[in-house]
Amino acid sequence: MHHFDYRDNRLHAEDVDIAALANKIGTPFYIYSEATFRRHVKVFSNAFSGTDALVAYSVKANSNLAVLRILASEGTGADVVSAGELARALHAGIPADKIVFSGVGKTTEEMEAALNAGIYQFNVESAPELEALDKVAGELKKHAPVAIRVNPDVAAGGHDKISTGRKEDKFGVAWGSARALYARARELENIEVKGVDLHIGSQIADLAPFEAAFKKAAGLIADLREDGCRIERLDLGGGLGIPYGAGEIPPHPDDYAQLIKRVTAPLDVQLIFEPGRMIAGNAGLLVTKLVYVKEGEARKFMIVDAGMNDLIRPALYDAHHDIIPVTRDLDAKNDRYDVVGPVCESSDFIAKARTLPDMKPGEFMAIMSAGAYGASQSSQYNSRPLIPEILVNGDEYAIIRRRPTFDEMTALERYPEWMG
Ligand SMILES: Cc1ncc(COP(=O)(O)O)c(C=O)c1O
Ligand SMILES: N[C@@H](CCCC[NH3+])C(=O)O
Repeated sequence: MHHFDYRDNRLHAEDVDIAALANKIGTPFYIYSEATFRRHVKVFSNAFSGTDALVAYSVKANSNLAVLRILASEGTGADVVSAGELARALHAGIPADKIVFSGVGKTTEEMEAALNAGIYQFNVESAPELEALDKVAGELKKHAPVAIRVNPDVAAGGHDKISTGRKEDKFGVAWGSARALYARARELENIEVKGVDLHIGSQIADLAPFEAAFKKAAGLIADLREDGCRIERLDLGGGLGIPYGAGEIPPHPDDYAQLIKRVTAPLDVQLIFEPGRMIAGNAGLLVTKLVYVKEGEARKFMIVDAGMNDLIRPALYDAHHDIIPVTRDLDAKNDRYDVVGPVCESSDFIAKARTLPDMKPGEFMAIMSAGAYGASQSSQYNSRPLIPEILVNGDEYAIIRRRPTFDEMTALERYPEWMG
């Protein structure tokens, strides 16, 4: 049995009836399956069993504390990109010595926080960042463990906006300057060179770009060792795609692992992974309510109560999310609709020209595969409160983030004194 499935024509999350829950707590909300999170971590980790590997879950995919706590209990580390993510990972019980810190714009304050916490690795993305880290570490009388994130100039990823490993992308150190930067790192007193890092993009649907990039990384390690550099870790980032719709069959983690074992076996390095979407994406969905059906002259619209502020992926990346009614009306006819939210932007849509059964206002629909980059990319645009997140475990559920009141939403702002 799946962790999200229909029983008696009603959608369940594990053993919780989603329609009943929606009636009780109101929509929209995200709902996650604890069992699915645990299963995904195991599938990924098991693929690398027998190798020295650290799975550092990419917190940006879903940074809810309860989610991080589940992953901590499965023994994963964390890939963080801000002091906020670092604080959340530590709060949830992820040990500092399993945390890697990525990102092109780490501030000195963030470096300090991470050095004081004693993280496992900084993934350094530029020459000036390396110099800054050396300085901050020196001031704190600490040594910063470093991998340099290299840009292998390989195109990958489900969309132009989520590709990170081409030379036009802002990420990583240009391939041609990597060796020189490692040489510089070795001169710096407060930097300890540990490894090589790369991350080429997200929602990658085939193994070829991984293979191309990982082979280049293996070659670089050989070159660096020739230069006398001790390289003991290889961080391969995240990026493994997931199915968002019928017929999409991204590589299985086992096949990804086979490829990696083949390419990296001769290197004798610890492997680090930063999977995000693969762990969280299909562990959650977004439940929304149909508010109105509107017949335009060119299109029919289903207007729902979740907007682009709640789930920005369609607006930002033209991303596809399957949509299914939470309670099935078996007699319903099919028609094509644009499913749109209430936000005042033309880009506020969840699906365009989607074939869906007729539904009546007040009925619920599930936006599938929304566990990754859903809640974590949401905003309060149009002064819409961040929506609740629910975690299901068997027939129990818990509200792991509640809807703020409007008073709470305004509590952080103040009128300046001169306004009286
Ligand atoms: C540095 C880094 N690591 C890991 C990830 C996680 O990627 P994914 O969710 O595709 O596994 C990202 C996001 O693309 C990233 O930028
Ligand atoms: N946020 C993106 C992926 C980019 C991940 C961050 N590097 C998405 O929803 O697909």
